[in-house]
Amino acid sequence: MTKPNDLLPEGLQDRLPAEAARITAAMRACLDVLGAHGYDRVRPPLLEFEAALVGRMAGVTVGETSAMFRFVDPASLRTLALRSDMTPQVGRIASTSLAAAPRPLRLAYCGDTVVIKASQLDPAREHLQLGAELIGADSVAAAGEVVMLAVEALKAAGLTGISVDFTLPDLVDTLAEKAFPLDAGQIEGVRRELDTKDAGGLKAAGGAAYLPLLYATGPFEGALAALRAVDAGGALETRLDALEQIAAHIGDAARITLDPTERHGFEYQSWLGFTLYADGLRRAAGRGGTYRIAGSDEAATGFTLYLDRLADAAPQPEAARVCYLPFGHDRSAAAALRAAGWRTRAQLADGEDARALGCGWTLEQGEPVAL
Ligand SMILES: N[C@@H](Cc1c[nH]c[nH+]1)C(=O)O
Repeated sequence: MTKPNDLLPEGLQDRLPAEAARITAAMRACLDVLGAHGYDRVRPPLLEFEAALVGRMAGVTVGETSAMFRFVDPASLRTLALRSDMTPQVGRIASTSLAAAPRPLRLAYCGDTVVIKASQLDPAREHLQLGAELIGADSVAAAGEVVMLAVEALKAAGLTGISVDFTLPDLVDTLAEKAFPLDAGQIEGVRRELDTKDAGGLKAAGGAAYLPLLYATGPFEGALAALRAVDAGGALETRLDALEQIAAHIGDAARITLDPTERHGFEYQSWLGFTLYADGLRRAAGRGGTYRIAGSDEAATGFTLYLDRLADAAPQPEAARVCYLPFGHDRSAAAALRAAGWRTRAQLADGEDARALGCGWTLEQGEPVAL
């Protein structure tokens, strides 16, 4: 019987063995890929000073932190926050403890994050993030490496049909500067209408010049050609050339699409952002892009996978054989079985039903015997 106190708060859930096994298998596979490509793992804490957490991301300021759980630390009397994203923490590490480490600096991470309010599309308030940050570079070469790494990690986790959706997070800011000028007061309205892809609203907001951007979305080649046709006095050229080079680097490793005005979830990314999708997932498997670490203003490129989410579409790892170990069993034989990939469950009390405990074998005279 579930008592009221046994219920979990909205947006939080337990992961039972089958699901936890899928998440763990995906985590190991992804971490192995990042490690193999030279990314060193760091483990920042679950909570830290709120100001430190938000202060490290250009574009994110204190006050915009309503997504984070916050409370006063009885020890320091300062406001602490539970991390809602690990990228700012890695930025902090890079610009403090590892400030003197040679660049480019390649760091990997994996840990839980929470937000107060989930989005309408995703009711979960807790996410297991796993990612990589390449610090000291936001070049085309860095972006190519990071996107390919994300794709390889997703494949290693057993996902198929991977697609990468590129966006240009600071596109409106760039165009508003000169090519399609907007007053400071108009920018937000134009961004909003581009977000909702509302042509009428965009015109009304004073953004008629931005209309072609709405139609430059979809499969990469076509969308890129449509963007190239937007005459912005050369303001877009270097970005589009860069996108083309990154796409060429990915080749046929993933399907590539472009949605130049998508900015949801790209609060701190600069010239490049990307969202990762895979077959069987309704929501994004991950996200990444280029950014600057505020404070140090160092350029960086990285990505984050949402492991708990993507594990929904990851294959169930093959269940190892489980052997029951009766009282007085041969311990070295049991250890040898485990070393060979078996799992064992040892007897704790008289009268146990080994089969009901999930064992298909029992150890007799040092040998597993089928039950
Ligand atoms: N941490 C960001 C993605 C990212 C990683 N590095 C750069 N951007 C997110 O989860 O949205």
